[in-house]
Amino acid sequence: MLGLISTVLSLSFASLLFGSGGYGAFQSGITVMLITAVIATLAIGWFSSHPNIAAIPLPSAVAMMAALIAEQSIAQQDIRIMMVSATLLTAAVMLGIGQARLGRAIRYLPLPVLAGFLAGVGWLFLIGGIKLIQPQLLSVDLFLNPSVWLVLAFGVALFFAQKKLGGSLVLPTGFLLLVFLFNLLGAGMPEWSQNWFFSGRNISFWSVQWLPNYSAVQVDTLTDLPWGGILTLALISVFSMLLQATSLELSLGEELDLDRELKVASGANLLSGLLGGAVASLSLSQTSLNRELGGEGKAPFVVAAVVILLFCLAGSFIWQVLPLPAVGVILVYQGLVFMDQWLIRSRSRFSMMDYQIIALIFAVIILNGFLTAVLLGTLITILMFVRQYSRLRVIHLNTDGSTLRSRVERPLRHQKALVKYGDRVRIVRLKGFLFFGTAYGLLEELKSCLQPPCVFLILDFSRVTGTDSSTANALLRLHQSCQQRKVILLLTGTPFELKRILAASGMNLIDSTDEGAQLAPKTLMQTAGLFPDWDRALEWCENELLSRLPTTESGEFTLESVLKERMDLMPYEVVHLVRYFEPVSVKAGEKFIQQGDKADTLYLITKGRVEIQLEIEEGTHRRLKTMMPGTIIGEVGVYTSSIRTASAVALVDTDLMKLSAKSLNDMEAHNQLMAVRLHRFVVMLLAERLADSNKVLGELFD
Ligand SMILES: Nc1ncnc2c1ncn2[C@@H]1O[C@@H]2COP(=O)(O)O[C@H]2[C@H]1O
Repeated sequence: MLGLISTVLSLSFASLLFGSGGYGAFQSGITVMLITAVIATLAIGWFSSHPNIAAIPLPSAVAMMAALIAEQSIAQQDIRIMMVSATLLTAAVMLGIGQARLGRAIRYLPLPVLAGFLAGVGWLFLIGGIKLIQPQLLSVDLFLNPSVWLVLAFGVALFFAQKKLGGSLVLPTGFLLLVFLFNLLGAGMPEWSQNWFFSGRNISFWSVQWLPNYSAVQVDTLTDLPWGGILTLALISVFSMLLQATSLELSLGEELDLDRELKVASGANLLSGLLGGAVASLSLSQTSLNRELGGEGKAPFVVAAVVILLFCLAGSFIWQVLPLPAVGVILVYQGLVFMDQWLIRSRSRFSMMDYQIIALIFAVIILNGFLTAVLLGTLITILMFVRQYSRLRVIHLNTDGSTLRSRVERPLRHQKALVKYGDRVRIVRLKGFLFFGTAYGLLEELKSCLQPPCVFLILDFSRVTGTDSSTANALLRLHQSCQQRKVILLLTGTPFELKRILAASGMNLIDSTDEGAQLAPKTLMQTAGLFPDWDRALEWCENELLSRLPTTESGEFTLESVLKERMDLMPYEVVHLVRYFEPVSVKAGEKFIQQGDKADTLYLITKGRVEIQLEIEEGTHRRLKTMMPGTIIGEVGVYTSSIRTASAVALVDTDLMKLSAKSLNDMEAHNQLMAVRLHRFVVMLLAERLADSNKVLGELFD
């Protein structure tokens, strides 16, 4: 059955391409089409990644080839050369895509564009079927020719019979019935059937010149071929094959190795191309048929190949009694199947907008031909991509400094001030790919953030995967708006390429990591500041904000003021507490807590700044926190009697009050109230640090 259907289809495809070229051309056309079918059935059936994959000459490639021949008026002798070129080029494209493991890329192609093409393929079949008996389509004869009506009527009848009855018998039985019927009709009404049959010449298979006449090929013939159209044919063939393969995956309920399928199909096409054949690929309908009939293993493919070969050898006796209208009916039927699937039944599967694209491409194929439709399809694909992508959010986080805080542990008074005035700092973290489709929307959204009270805008690029020149242009315009509104723009995690384009476009940039960089607000108002990460930029903004505050909110700290603020101690209690501590001073750059060391003291910072560093590997570390006066460090080691969990380095000359584990025990024994207050203070600090760590984790989990 596989062999019979392949033969009928190959026959109709050959008629479509060579039907108007006289008996000799038709005969060799049929032969190569059948040889293509044999090679594809055996090669793909044998080497496919799934044991039951059947193959035939690819209908969409045949239809496109017919369209190319009609649009470019290719001479009959060059059709074969064009077919070989298209088959070999398709083999090369398949191999290239398979080798580059890009088979899965089919998933990124917009389905409506492909559906439009496949509906168009249906139309080309329908027209091809009619052309077989009425070569001049645009004439009144079309309506007066009874054969045309007969072909259409039988085509529709066959289509509905297949729909109603289903199964694999309808097509071959219908075809045999039609051959019989048209022979009968032809004999009965000779005036109707003048050009239904080929003249009675009998060419044997062995004398058919089925290889193209390579010796007659000249450079001109090759350069004159419509290579743009041939390349399009190759690409559409690959898409159409991959589309069938993904549909097959659905119906088989198993994954196919698409890259391997491409390579196998490439091999089959290389072989059939060298023998003058057409493009072939795995076939959804033939594979489903094989499964319905219970075909297992390689045997069905061998039998099918033998059946096709038999037709190939005995063909010359059969072709003379073969009525062209019967073949035309098969083409009309095939066309209706495609149009039904992609134009009618797809209506419910696609959104209105997608369906309009299908209809548009279909209409352009009818009115203007395949090549225009390909251009339009490419354009629509690009536009759809841009539209889809520009809808993706590129803003990962848009918040202000009252909720997001830098990794600096500040005195309570500063923390309160930042909650109050933090809305002056806007932090926008971007993500994904920034390009012309997203740049404008982003610019508008960012501009709307520049309203008072915003004074600083931090733009973080650390999650951005790529940018283009439109993004740089949008940033230049954003910087202008910032200058007009007196907002300082800080860029963090900026990709090197973006920095380069911005600098080349005339944007002044100051890099905070450069030695001697002047990060004064006045200078930054004219330029933009570059920071390695958003945390450092936010720290700089917080420091700026705090330095602008009245001294009651920002002022200097003394040990007394800190202890009063954090532990609610009266001045005489402070004196009491301080007796348990011992003052120490550390110089800028000194590491006074070493990660991994045994711990026996904790420290209260009274002046200066300390960085807590997590040492990752030999010589490298990450900043966990920067500690300001009024906080305690080294408590983990003391309370758990274990080793230091991180290192502490003084960033500037720093004054500390040291409390040893022994003194803490003394305090617990002799001044319990004081000890309770100290413990409460430490618990509160730890709770704050835990909450901060959760925020960092939230970032990592995201
Ligand atoms: N994630 C963190 N956040 C804030 N402080 C920390 C963090 N990790 C460690 N520290 C401090 O750094 C100190 C290193 O020595 P300890 O482990 O004794 O006590 C530690 C804490 O005081």
